[in-house]
Amino acid sequence: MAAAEQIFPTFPQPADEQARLAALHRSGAPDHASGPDFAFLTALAARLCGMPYAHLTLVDGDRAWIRASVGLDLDSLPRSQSYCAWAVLGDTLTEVPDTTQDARMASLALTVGAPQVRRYAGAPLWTLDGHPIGTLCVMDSHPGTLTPEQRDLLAGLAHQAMALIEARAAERALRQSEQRLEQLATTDELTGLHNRRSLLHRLKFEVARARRFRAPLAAVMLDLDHFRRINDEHGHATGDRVLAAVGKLVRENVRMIDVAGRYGGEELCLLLPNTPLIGARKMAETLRSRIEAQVHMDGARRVPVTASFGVGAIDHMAIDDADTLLRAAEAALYAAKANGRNRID
Ligand SMILES: Nc1nc2c(ncn2[C@@H]2O[C@H](COP(=O)(O)OP(=O)(O)OP(=O)(O)O)[C@@H](O)[C@H]2O)c(=O)[nH]1
Repeated sequence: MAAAEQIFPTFPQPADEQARLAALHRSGAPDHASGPDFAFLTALAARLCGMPYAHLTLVDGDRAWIRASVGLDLDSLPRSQSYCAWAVLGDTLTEVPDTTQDARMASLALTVGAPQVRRYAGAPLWTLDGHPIGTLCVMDSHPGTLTPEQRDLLAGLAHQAMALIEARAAERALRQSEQRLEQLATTDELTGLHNRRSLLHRLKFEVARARRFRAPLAAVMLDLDHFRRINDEHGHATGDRVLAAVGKLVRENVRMIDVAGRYGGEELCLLLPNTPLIGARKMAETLRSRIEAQVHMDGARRVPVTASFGVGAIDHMAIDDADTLLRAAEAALYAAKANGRNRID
């Protein structure tokens, strides 16, 4: 084990440690505070302070993550071995002119062993809500002090690093909420499948793709049998639970590139790209038997559920379109209903 990895039993903790850690993780900095922009700010800190070593450090629960470094290539240190663990305690920049003369730092591994750090200065990275999540720090193997101008520049660079962290966090939050909105706009809440609008949108796209690449495309229409009776006998809430469970089953049984959506009330539709009619029938048969085997309960009573299927496919050599495909699958579904239900036509 390297000297820097020896675990010391304690490290200093600020009074607001839990809130500080929450702020660190809220900022997302451990995931995104790295790359050329942070490397540049860290290199600038070393250059302006005239020091050979610089780190951008995030002080986490028991480790200090080094996200950008100059001269001293480390990924992380135990928090107990990090000078920055002390720097996040201070309100302002922490400067130690000679680490061997400082009780907090004299016995740390980087002081005792290579590169024998003697001088340390760390400017806290303050979140907007006032928590120091790490530092931009510089180090040297010789004792000494920064000029007032260098102290200002180091604090200014730490401020810039933090502004960059906040900007990236805001960008990520925006992306996440855009994804969430997109999901809400395209997903049917009850079944978790594409809603009708999204399904029809994808249908146009898949038909265009099938025609462009002369690939087969199949559609499977699925309608739960005697669903009105299920609602009437067991109540609408049970009907909803059945629909949700069937939706989940469908989601779990389609391939990544397949598109499964809620076409109408208890009618679902699957678009199967690159799948000829025979493959779509096999897929429908798998779903049919799994839906029949799925167990639904209304209290102590079992609710038997089956579904009928209609399968259609477009012939990519002909000029079939989306309507033709849906009409073929719907006609086959009516046939399955007329022919006794719980079957595929
Ligand atoms: N619980 C619940 N029921 C729904 C929902 N959407 C549609 N339904 C019900 O589904 C039933 C559909 O009835 P029908 O079109 O007569 O068809 P069916 O009873 O399934 O009969 P077949 O399709 O001929 O086997 C109606 O009672 C609708 O109210 C829903 O979101 N939740």
